[in-house]
Amino acid sequence: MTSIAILQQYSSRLNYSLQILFWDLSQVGKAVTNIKILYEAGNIKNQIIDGSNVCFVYPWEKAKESALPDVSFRIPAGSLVVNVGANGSGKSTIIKLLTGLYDTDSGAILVDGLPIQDYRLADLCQTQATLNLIMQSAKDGGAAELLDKFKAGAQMTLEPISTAFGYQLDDDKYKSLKGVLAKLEKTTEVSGGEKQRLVASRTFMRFRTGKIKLLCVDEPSSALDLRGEFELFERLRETGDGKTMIFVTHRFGHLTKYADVIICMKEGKVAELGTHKDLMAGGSEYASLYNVQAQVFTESEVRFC
Ligand SMILES: Nc1ncnc2c1ncn2[C@@H]1O[C@H](COP(=O)(O)OP(=O)(O)OP(=O)(O)O)[C@@H](O)[C@H]1O
Repeated sequence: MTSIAILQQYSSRLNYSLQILFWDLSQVGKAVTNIKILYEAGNIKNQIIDGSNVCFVYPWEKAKESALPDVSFRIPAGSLVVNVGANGSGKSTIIKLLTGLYDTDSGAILVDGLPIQDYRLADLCQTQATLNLIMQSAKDGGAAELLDKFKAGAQMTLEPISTAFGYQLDDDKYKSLKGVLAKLEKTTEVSGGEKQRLVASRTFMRFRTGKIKLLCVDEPSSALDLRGEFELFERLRETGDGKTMIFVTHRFGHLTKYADVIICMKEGKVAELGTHKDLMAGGSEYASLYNVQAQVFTESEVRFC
């Protein structure tokens, strides 16, 4: 089954190209050059990602300010990366550039040493999983659409439906997940957290194809209960198997604790880069965001004493 995520990506990219065409005809020459290179690009092997002096402005007339004025970062293959920062600091925009949804205005994003634009979108899609795009299609299409994806995915991975659905764990532990699927057969909507669980399972199913090298997730667990969130991250770490994983989150916890690299954004720029320990020691933006969350617990503990 053609992935809705791929279709969405093509449609957004087409939309974007049309915007560029009308916005600035001088860009046409560049677009033609890109098309020529697309057919020459090879498949993605390791997913070492280098962003250097990336600048991006949303192409709509009203969006005059840069969402990302000048961002540089390096993501080693196989690393767990967590992108944190205040609202509007550019976290989701980075994910959109990494998944090829938009092109940078200046600067470059290199994947395995080649500009990201040189890859065919289909190659990028095959090697990337983005929970948020699937979430969006589930939202647009409702529960029936999501169920179709599960059925198609189960066939694709050639796994018995019972194991594929439940993150491949024993049936009892993930009974609730199967319960949600059973619910989907009868209804047109399920809760936000239930949807997120299903989307996460679907992603684990895609892992079984062996082609996924990069997982980009914007707010993977915002609707999950705490146990669900813990299970999701444990499973991701276990099944990571050399995949590069990039998460955008506002929650400091399991993800930030185990991250190889935390990219802390502020006003469209990378304010800090490092592990939780490094950034806490720095005592700057990351530490201040972390302390706001931690303070809630510290204060209530004080009150109860
Ligand atoms: N589709 C869009 N069109 C125009 N401007 C946008 C669009 N999406 C985001 N922006 C702007 O780009 C900047 C960065 O937004 P982005 O969504 O990347 O931030 P974020 O860090 O993910 O925020 P949040 O934590 O609120 O999700 C913001 O100033 C935002 O207003």
